[in-house]
Amino acid sequence: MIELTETMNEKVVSLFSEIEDMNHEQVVLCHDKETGLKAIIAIHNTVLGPAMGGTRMWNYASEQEAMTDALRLSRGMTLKNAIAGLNIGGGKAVIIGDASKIKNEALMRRFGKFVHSVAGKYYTAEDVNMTTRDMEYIRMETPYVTGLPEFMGGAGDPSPYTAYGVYMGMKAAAKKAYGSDDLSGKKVLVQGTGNVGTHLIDYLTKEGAKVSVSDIFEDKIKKITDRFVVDIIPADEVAHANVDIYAPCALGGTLNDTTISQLQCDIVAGAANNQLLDELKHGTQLLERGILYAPDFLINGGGITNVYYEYAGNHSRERVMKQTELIYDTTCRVFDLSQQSGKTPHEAAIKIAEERIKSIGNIKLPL
Ligand SMILES: NC(=O)c1ccc[n+]([C@@H]2O[C@H](COP(=O)([O-])OP(=O)(O)OC[C@H]3O[C@@H](n4cnc5c(N)ncnc54)[C@H](O)[C@@H]3O)[C@@H](O)[C@H]2O)c1
Repeated sequence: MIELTETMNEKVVSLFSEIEDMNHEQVVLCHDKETGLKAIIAIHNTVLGPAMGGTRMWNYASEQEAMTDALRLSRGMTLKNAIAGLNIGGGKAVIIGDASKIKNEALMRRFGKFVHSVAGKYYTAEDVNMTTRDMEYIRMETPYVTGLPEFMGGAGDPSPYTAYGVYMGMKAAAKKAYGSDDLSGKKVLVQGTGNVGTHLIDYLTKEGAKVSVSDIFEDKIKKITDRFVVDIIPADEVAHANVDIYAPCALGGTLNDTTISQLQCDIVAGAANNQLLDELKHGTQLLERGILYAPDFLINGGGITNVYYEYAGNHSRERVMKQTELIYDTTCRVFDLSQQSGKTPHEAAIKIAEERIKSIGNIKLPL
């Protein structure tokens, strides 16, 4: 037996305190010397069904950073899946390392074996730096994987569905803020013209919104200006842009101490995960400034809905679109609850998600 030094003991204690704080069920550390695999599978909550959430590969600055990311992202999946009305729980995996250097077939298949080892308690899919090809490799070792290419029975690219949900959430926010969900003539800024941003711009321009865009890559902007009539806003001018609606569709953390005081908009509604750098503090700052915030984990749930029907074995585009459309009603409900309770929309959305988990959990108890 290895004797624990005092510092090792402290680490074990603090590791468990983080898991306890967020109330995770199980966290699996995966290691394989041969392939260089270091991964964490975080299973947050399986009350509604197996934990589902993608695998992210990132060159984390430290193992602690990777752990914190896995824990936060998996909790986020629990809330997202619950409020979307899906019968799945929340989980997420992270692989530590530079995808461009160490990702290969053997590493992905070894990771697939670890996914298999939790025996269906966790289903994976794509996230940052993962492709459908990687999901194919994982599928060689385990059936507990979604986000497969269409020729393998997969549901295909989730981005169009994510964009549709964001569009629905944005319209619900407009209804609350302006009394009408008509976006024609509204000035909307889409930050990040990637997969989701592009589909969102399509919906918005078709409705007659005055769209402006921002991206850090010129080629991405060019792809948009070749297709749509839009204004361009430099990346460092996004926070104080004179717009009605700001749609963050790039990175998380764009709602923070620096940006919130500069915002000119009435509404924030976008696809990026974890937009509020600090959930409570920055959610409250937006509320105090009278800016209506549509919770990210609620309105970006269209993509996971697409993956869910792949897992459930009864995927159809119509079905996913219909379920995604419900984001409109749920967003209205969240704003009403927020107004009645004086809590932020983010807190109100968490309450609705947690209540569903509790009530469905109760009916699962044996009679
Ligand atoms: N793809 C989905 O179905 C889905 C589902 C849920 C949540 N999300 C989240 O939505 C966001 C967008 O996803 P995506 O699939 O479109 O990603 P993507 O990588 O295709 O697009 C992101 C875009 O943001 C740009 N960008 C990065 N930093 C920027 C900055 N500082 N300013 C302006 N632009 C910047 C990138 O150049 C890129 O064009 C991500 O945060 C993602 O986690 C996506």
